[in-house]
Amino acid sequence: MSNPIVGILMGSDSDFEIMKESAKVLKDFGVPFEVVVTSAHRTPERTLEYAKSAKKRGLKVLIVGAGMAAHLAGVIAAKTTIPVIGVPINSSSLNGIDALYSTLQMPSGIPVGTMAIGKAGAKNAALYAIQMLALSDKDLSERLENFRKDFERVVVEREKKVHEKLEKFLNE
Ligand SMILES: Nc1c(C(=O)O)ncn1[C@@H]1O[C@H](COP(=O)(O)O)[C@@H](O)[C@H]1O
Repeated sequence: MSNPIVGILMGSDSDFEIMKESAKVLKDFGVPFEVVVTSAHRTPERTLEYAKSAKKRGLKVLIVGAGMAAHLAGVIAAKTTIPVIGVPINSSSLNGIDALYSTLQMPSGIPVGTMAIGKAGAKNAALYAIQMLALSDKDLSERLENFRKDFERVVVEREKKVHEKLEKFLNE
């Protein structure tokens, strides 16, 4: 793969099952990415080093997933001006509400664009990154338009299925 322009970060390898969804979307769109496991709590120096060097290394957007007291996205955002997209992970007994609040509730000045909890959030994080990158990439922008058209077709198909099921149910 050519030089990564998106970084997918996770606080622990236990976040992989969620964060792999971001990787899948980026791969499908042909966007080069790298995957890093690092923790603001457990490996603070490594985390800061990554954030400080990300821009110089050519990265354009960072997707950061973490669960529990999810400080990773905020700490990364504190050390770079690259947009940071946060994905709260449902890895705790609070089902991700803890991670949602700690990712979302950033003090003013250092934003983290926060997605939904879990897999839907990880997928949307990649799509959101792609939307940002597509502003200055015509090919990517076209792929995004096609994706939206395909998505519309999927929804229309789903509606058809609902109509069939309803018909069956009403005639039982
Ligand atoms: N929230 C953070 C940070 C951080 O914010 O720096 N580092 C790890 N974690 C999270 O702890 C959870 C449990 O991790 P373990 O499964 O390794 O115990 C994971 O969801 C991880 O993202």
